[in-house]
Amino acid sequence: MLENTLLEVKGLKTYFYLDEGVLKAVDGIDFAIQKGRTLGLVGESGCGKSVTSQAILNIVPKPGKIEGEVLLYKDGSDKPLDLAKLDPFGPQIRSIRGAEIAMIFQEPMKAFHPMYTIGNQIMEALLLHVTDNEAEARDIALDMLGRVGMPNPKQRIDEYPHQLSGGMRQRAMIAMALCCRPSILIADEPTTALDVTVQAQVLQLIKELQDELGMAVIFITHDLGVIAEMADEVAVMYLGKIVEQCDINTIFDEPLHPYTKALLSSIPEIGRPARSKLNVIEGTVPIPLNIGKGCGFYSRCKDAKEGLCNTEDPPMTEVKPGHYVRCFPNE
Ligand SMILES: Nc1ncnc2c1ncn2[C@@H]1O[C@H](COP(=O)(O)OP(=O)(O)OP(=O)(O)O)[C@@H](O)[C@H]1O
Repeated sequence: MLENTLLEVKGLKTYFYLDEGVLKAVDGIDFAIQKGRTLGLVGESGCGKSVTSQAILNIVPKPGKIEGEVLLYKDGSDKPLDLAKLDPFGPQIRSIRGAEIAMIFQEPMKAFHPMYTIGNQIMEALLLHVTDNEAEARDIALDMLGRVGMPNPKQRIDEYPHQLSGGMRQRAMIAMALCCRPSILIADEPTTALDVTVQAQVLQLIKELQDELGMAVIFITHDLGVIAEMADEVAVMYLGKIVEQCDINTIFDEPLHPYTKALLSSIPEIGRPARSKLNVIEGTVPIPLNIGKGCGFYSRCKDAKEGLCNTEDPPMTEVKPGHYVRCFPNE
């Protein structure tokens, strides 16, 4: 295991046991993340990115079941706590959610209760995890709102979520997530709903706060442009599995999995002639319900080999140190 590892996910699965059969949303993934580093988790809608973050926080809704390990190394300890084994409603995991591991997502309205001011809600997190002094909690909340670039924080702190613009709500959610100084931040498409300028500001802000707090970040997105900006390492997900994993430069310079290559060729290029067609990957991610053997990407893969890729599960291979690919080698 690498030094400064904060979180290690081993053989993590999340299956939903539905009347129609078993839906394998996350199907045996492994990764680790170190202090101050950013792992980009990338893939199209339906690949299992959000369920992965739910599984890490042990908040998978019924009828989902988590298997595997989510090992949290608290305060540099070498004795990890397996979050997947904790009672999802017990005090231990509740003391970790929002404190040790915080989350921000695409729609800040989900994070805030419409009936309470944003200040009250940020202070509630602080009073739960950091201090029992209300005045101090308010001071920390105000300070954090200022740090995330909230205009006029002294006024905004007493406003309700609907009184803020989308960008301000996003900043307020980041302030709430970061006020307890988490060691790990899970950012699930946090900028998708924002316009480009605000998006750039929010990304910059996450980076600055990461440098300041030494947080590890798991950045979930379908946008490889954002990944290029934010991530140190990348894990590409398809149908509940990681299909390629490596450092940020390798994914752009030497992508090997046909799915990664297809994702990369779907990025719009600056300077592309106005009428030229963007390469989109044909088809959509199937629903991983009652799936049998074979590669999940088979039906959409340009290089698929019938009789192999649709009948055998491709193994995950370390093709070069630190570069893993789940595909059959080309003879
Ligand atoms: N509560 C649930 N019950 C049943 N199936 C679910 C549930 N949540 C997610 N799924 C299924 O699990 C699979 C993975 O979904 P997930 O939301 O993790 O994908 P995603 O990559 O995050 O996509 P998006 O970017 O659209 O959120 C999908 O097939 C989805 O339909």
